[in-house]
Amino acid sequence: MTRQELIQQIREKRSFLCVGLDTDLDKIPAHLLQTEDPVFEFNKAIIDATKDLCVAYKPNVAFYEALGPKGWESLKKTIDYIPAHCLTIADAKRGDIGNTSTYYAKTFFDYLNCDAVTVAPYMGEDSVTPFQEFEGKWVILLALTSNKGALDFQFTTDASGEELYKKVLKKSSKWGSENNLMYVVGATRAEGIAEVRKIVPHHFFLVPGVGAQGGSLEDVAKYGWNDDCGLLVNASRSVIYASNSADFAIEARKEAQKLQEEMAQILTAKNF
Ligand SMILES: O=C(O)c1cc(=O)[nH]c(=O)n1[C@@H]1O[C@H](COP(=O)(O)O)[C@@H](O)[C@H]1O
Repeated sequence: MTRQELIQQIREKRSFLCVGLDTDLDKIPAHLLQTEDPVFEFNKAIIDATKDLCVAYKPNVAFYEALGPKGWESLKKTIDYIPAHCLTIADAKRGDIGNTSTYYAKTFFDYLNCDAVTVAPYMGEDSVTPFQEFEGKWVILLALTSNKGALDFQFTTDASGEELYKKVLKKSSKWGSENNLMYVVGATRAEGIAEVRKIVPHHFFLVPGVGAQGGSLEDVAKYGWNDDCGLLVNASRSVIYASNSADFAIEARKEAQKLQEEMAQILTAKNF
């Protein structure tokens, strides 16, 4: 999916929601465990219930890899099931020496046919650019993460007082363009979002941390907005585990709808 197509979806659906498919066998309704592929059955129901309310899905690969070959099968079926009008993001946080990154890229872009993959920047340029050689695909680079451990490295400063995450942004923004590179910026760091926006005014941000981690959608929009919206806000647990009974898809839809309605108001207020 191109940037223009993504922007068009945001306009039409009045939403910049990404539903996170962090599908956990211990949390899904018991009746699904009797089916042949409970993870896929759960995801299928969630996708059917939310596809008109969101513009992206983000399966977190950890939840699938932990199940071995069966998990990979569930992941592939899930990605194949996501409609073409939604961006598919493999949340894999990969990155390695160049030739290895190429094979990670082949896994997520060729084999799984995802639109985007999350990548860790720690190993530098040659670990990231192999992902960018895939036409029409996206790298989503970790910039300012939502977790407590973000303080360990991302905010450390050099002699000039500049934080590490700012250096990562300045350097990495030259490796790609706003047409094939996005950044992960946590919703739990509202003021940080404004700092990131100053450095990369045009890129899209993938913003996790709304919902279960307590980030505010209003603040994300206040600090992260750009002329093209520039935001994909992810919610995983608060949407997909809204209920663990037979009504789970209905309740997931209600949670997704609350977020979508709040997003629609923001889009209208911004004349988008
Ligand atoms: O890359 C990510 O998506 C990510 C980065 C980050 O800084 N924080 C973060 O929570 N995530 C992911 O976003 C999702 C958040 O899930 P919920 O907290 O349940 O909405 C999980 O899949 C996390 O792995």
